[in-house]
Amino acid sequence: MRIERFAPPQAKRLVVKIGSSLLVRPDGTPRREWLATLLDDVVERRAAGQQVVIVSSGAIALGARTLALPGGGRASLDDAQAAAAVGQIMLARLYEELLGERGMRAAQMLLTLDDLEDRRRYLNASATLDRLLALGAVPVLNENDSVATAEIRFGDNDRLAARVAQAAGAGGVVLLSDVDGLYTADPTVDPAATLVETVEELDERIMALGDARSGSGLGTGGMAAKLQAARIAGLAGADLAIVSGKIDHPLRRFAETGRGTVFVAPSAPPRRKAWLAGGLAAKGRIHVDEGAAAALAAGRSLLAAGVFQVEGAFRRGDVVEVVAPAGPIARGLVAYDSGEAARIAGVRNEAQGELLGYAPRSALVHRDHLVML
Ligand SMILES: Nc1ncnc2c1ncn2[C@@H]1O[C@H](COP(=O)(O)OP(=O)(O)O)[C@@H](O)[C@H]1O
Ligand SMILES: N[C@@H](CCC(=O)OP(=O)(O)O)C(=O)O
Repeated sequence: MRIERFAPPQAKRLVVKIGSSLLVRPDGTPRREWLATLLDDVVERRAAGQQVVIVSSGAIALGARTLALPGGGRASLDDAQAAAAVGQIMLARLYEELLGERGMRAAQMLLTLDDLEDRRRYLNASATLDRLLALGAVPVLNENDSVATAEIRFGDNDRLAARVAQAAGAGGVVLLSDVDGLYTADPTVDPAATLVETVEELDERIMALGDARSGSGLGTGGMAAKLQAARIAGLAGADLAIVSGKIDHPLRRFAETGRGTVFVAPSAPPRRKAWLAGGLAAKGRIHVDEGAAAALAAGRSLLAAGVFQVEGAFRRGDVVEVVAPAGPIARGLVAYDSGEAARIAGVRNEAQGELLGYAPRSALVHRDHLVML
């Protein structure tokens, strides 16, 4: 059954994402009473043995009103960062109060894209989530908008939620939205559009449904970000649902009615490979020839001999993208710094020692640290 995917034992952990437009009214005030009904649902789920991680938007929208900034605080990056700094404190207080009234501890974690892209920081965030959940706290996460710079930010919390699901090893993600699922066209534009109930395969046809328009005004993501989130969650073996948050008790209602779009995840790969595949920013690109591409497709490691160009500045252990003549094919953790990688590009293993000044490693990217896209 599709709804059971979002309950224990299938999903012992659930990530619930709350969009800006649900939490904040157009006039910039918080929808406190509605949030209280959602947190009642979280209490119910906890009692049923499910650990819940909340990813909450709303900081920019809340802060913009307090600072009287135009355009919901999104007129410039400076404005958004200032608005987020003010709004995040308000958001934290709201969660602390409402969870506290229900006998639960709110635990705030603010993450930037880099915190989840860098392997060491990712493992750190992952361990903190584990510990908080074991202690019975409810992690409330948001992007650290005040410090995230333009090029390296998620910008939308849909993809952040999917990445967090990987970090937390969650079995499911529920995106609470102003729309009750994915439609065959943007329902605000096309009244004939119909709800897509289940997506077994995220193909081009489905991804194209997110192209229409970007979002409700208060938020940033739109449907395109939700579809990308479904892809990232799927890579980690987490099912994802887009569900209406415009009603009270949205999680309870979803469990009762099943209304929404469910994206069924393919079977789960190991967590490290899921982290690699779901990454957004690689530190470098390694261009390989057809022979190397075929070897990778057959499950082998990437040897320097098949590399003809190394792009970008990276350190040993960073994530790099492997690019074949026809386009990107894999991502992996590289065994050399970019300077050394460039030096041994195109060179067979036997001849590398002389160029490096030490015995070469077995591969440029070992197959254990490599995932095909
Ligand atoms: N194919 C589609 N199906 C459903 N909604 C779509 C589609 N294409 C675009 N949209 C738009 O995406 C919006 C949801 O995105 P957004 O407002 O960012 O959500 P959130 O509530 O998470 O902030 C919907 O209100 C709708 O106008
Ligand atoms: N991190 C931002 C939210 C980003 C955002 O708007 O996301 P979304 O509501 O998913 O479109 C904030 O707290 O305002």
